[in-house]
Amino acid sequence: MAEDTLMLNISNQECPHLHSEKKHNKYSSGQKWAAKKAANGKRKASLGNQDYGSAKQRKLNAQNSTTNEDQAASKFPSKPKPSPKKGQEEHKGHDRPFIKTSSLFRNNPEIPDVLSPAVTQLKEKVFTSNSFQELDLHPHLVATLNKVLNISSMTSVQKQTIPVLTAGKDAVVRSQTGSGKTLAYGIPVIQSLQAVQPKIKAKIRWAIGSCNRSNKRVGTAELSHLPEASKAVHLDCTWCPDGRRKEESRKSQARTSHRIGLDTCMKLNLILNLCFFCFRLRKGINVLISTPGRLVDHIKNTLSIAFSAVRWLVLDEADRTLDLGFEKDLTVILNALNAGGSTRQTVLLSATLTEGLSRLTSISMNDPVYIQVSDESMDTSEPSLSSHSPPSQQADSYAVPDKLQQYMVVVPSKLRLVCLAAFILARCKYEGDQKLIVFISSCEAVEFLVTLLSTVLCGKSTAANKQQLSIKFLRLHGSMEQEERTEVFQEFSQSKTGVLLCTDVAARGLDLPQVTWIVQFNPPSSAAEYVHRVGRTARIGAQGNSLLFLTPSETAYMDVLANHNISLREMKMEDVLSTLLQDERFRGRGNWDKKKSAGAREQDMRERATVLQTDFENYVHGSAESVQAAKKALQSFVRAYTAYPSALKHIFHIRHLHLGHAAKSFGLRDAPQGLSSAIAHSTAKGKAKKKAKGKDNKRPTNKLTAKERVASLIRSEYTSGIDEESKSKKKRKKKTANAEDELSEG
Ligand SMILES: Nc1ncnc2c1ncn2[C@@H]1O[C@H](COP(=O)(O)OP(=O)(O)OP(=O)(O)O)[C@@H](O)[C@H]1O
Repeated sequence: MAEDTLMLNISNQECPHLHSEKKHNKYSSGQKWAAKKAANGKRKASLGNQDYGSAKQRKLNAQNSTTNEDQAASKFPSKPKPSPKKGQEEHKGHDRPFIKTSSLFRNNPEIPDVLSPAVTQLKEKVFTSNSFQELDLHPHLVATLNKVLNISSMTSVQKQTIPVLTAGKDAVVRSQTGSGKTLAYGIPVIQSLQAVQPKIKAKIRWAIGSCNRSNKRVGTAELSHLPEASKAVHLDCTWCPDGRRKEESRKSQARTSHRIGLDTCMKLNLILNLCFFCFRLRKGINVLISTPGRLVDHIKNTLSIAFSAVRWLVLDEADRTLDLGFEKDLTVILNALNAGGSTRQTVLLSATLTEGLSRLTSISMNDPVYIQVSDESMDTSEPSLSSHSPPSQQADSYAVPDKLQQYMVVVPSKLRLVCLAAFILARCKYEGDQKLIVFISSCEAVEFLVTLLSTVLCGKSTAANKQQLSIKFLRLHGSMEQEERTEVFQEFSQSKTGVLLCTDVAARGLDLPQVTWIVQFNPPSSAAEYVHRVGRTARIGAQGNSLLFLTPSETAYMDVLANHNISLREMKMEDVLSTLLQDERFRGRGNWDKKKSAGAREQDMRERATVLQTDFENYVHGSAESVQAAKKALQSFVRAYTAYPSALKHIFHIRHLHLGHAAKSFGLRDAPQGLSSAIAHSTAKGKAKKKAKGKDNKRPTNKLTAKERVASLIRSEYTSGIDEESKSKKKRKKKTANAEDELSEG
């Protein structure tokens, strides 16, 4: 079987000393993993026959399930193991159907002790005691903020940024997620539009998003008296599947009415998160919102766009723009603006700006003021002063919201699915009124998991209680049509509870109210992305929680976060799974007396986890379509795993993945055979490429580096999709699709 040939994982018998390392104060999960890997190399051969993969083994497991679970219990040294006799006493009956999947807790890599390094987390004070009246703003603007938006006190970033921008200066602004950066530039932009002479007559309605602080949705507020001015056009809402429609969409933006909708592709929050209006590009607009790619397309193809009157250029999520390789597009935009000859103000913003942006600031800005809402502002009544030089201290430290509780859980691959399900049940069934966002690495996996989780968790009832559980599962990813994405965004915004499974398309800029938990089922590709993902909760001073899933081989990721002063507390996997003890729908064969001993409790929990996993597997293997969907999801997960940047390859390497176990986390009983050979092939190819690269330092131009691969994966979530595909790209895509089809059939 696939997992026999690709037994690259570690066994729990290895490195027994790891548990004893608890005494060491210094965090060393990465070193532990390296030690395990070395030991693993020696033991690979002996591991080949062990796991659940073969049919014969599964049959044996089924026949000897109690014995196997006893053996498994001994592999959790931290938990007391019931003596066989006692266990038999407590195991009162066999009134439930026989459980086929009995290997869930066997042959998993040992969970290392993870000691989070002591770091001083950077904090920012969200609110100041100052009101907007204290600034030199138009009285209408202040009145609207107070009465319509119910906003009176300024946030720290607003207090520091608004005076700088209204004084006509450029600014680079870094402040934590959900701290009100949008109004920090939105208010000065509107103030300057109000001053435009002759006055713009068009009556504009602004639809305003939520205001978390007052816990009140403002809805579609009429602020027509506010900016007697601003027309806004938002480009890049559309993801068109073919070139013809792309062409039409571009034309329609230039010539015909254009509906402005809420965007899920890039940050557009408050100030322009807002509008649904019809405008004609050619008739003139006041505010244009666009992704770089789409704007470049218009610059090249829509001759009527004139940049001479542009007064403001705002680059929100500026660091992302560069990460995704939009630098070339930005150069085109800046050249177009400079050719227009206008004097303009430029603002760069993000929660994770780093010094790497200095090139962008030097080409696009004029003596900018650097604003960083730092820790110091927490101790003094005055926020730290803005300066004209980039902040060098704390440059690598990212601030996260003060009221955000960050957790991580270490879960072996095989148990990931049941663990996620148990966590969702705990929040949505037993706690209630919880709103979760779950980040997943690929569109296919999102699609698959939404169906799987909603069917299995909500579709089952007990004989005693026929009522089915109702949890609202929603999905959001870059392969969805924009209209559908907007609907999902609005539905999730308005609902009090539910689970949104999404890709990184929802990682930045989205201001979704009352989200209580952020779950990162797949770790993000950088600490900055971690910060943006968790930033979808605990916004504007609210409480929030986050949970990061790591496998035992990935625990060195904690070091990566610690390098940016981010520290997480551990949540024990057993505590997550223990929710299942409350859910009678997943009761196992035994009638365990939970009150008697911890061992009986654990045995009961394991049986229930096994029943739940069996339900997942039965659903998946119930039809050819669902097997196919599971395989596609697994493939896309593996593909995303290969796209981690090289700096993280020591943590996320395909070699560390046990494909049989990974398959189990998609409800598959075995890894598709073609998958392992394809990966072995690509690893061998990678090695050969590296060798060749060593000889001849030139990289083949049509091949992507890991960094480029991750950028292109994420960019596909963000871009307009308007760019014409090159022939070679199309050919490559076709080739990949064919290879994947072969794999799915394997
Ligand atoms: N002064 C204020 N008082 C109360 N609420 C505010 C204030 N300013 C902004 N808000 C609200 O705070 C929320 C977050 O604001 P915003 O989206 O601008 O944050 P952000 O800093 O841009 O976050 P991110 O970096 O995640 O995009 C919004 O719902 C907005 O309505």
